[in-house]
Amino acid sequence: MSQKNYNIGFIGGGAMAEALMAGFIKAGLVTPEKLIVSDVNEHRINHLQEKFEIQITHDNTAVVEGADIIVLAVKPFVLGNVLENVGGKIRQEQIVISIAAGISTLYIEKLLMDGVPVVRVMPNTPALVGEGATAVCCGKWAGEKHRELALELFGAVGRAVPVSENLMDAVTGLSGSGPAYMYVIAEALSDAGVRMGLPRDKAQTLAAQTMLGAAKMILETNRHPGMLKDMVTTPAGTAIEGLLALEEGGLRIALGRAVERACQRSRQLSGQDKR
Ligand SMILES: NC(=O)C1=CN([C@@H]2O[C@H](COP(=O)(O)OP(=O)(O)OC[C@H]3O[C@@H](n4cnc5c(N)ncnc54)[C@H](OP(=O)(O)O)[C@@H]3O)[C@@H](O)[C@H]2O)C=CC1
Ligand SMILES: O=C(O)[C@@H]1CCC=N1
Repeated sequence: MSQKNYNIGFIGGGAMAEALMAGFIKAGLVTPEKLIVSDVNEHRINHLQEKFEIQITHDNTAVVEGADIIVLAVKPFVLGNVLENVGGKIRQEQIVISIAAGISTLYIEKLLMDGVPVVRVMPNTPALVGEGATAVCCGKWAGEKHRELALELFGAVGRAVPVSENLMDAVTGLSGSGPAYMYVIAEALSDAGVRMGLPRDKAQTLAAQTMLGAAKMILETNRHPGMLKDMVTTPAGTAIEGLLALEEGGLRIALGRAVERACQRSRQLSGQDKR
């Protein structure tokens, strides 16, 4: 069944919810009148209403009652409270999609009635421009059709892959948090261009387009990044000099640590009781 027929409700209208709403509307998955968002923050819901002309409310119950797909998009530490209040009202024919970092499907299921399907996903903010990266896993009441629905939904705003739940913290460290690392790299590259004399706007365009182009090369040629790197490095040329400097600076170690630390933080966020 196409997800175009569904009413989609968000509990929590923050940065990630906004990116997803924008992406879903842009992809034609949902029309604004079929979207509803609840948030405790007056400023946020007014902003979302003005931007998308969607339904807004302060009342999480209104989302739970009106939506076929309920996206849990609050911070991990408030999710328990939210579900203690409204979880019991969610019905088996609905589907719960949680985007909360670190929170297991088991923890969510304990706050819902038996039989309510729960899908846990880890998206990222480039969903806003249709280039999100999302991993999807299912709880015990969610079947293949729920997994397919989530893959279709998030696949429409980028690429979506199924993973087993024990890998979700790793996904959170890599692609969930990854846009932040990429922005730092883009900023550093732009700064480096400015240092070598380029105007800021041109340096930023060249840096971002280089990242986009390199990413597309990996995805569209399906070749190993090392092989693509070799295509850039002329013997005794410029790129091999730049690569030496990156190794001196420990870029690979820094990225390895970044993913490791974010993954560990995702595990911590849940706490033992939420796993
Ligand atoms: N940002 C990202 O790149 C990604 C985030 N995520 C996950 O998405 C979730 C949301 O993150 P993000 O959008 O960054 O966070 P935000 O803080 O931007 O958004 C959360 C929103 O929920 C509101 N809120 C707080 N309590 C309630 C409540 N009881 N009922 C309804 N709304 C409430 C908050 O209001 P107030 O600020 O006033 O408290 C805020 O507007 C998190 O669980 C995070 O782990 C997943 C992938 C990527
Ligand atoms: O920083 C965070 O906790 C969220 C989850 C993944 C990306 N941002």
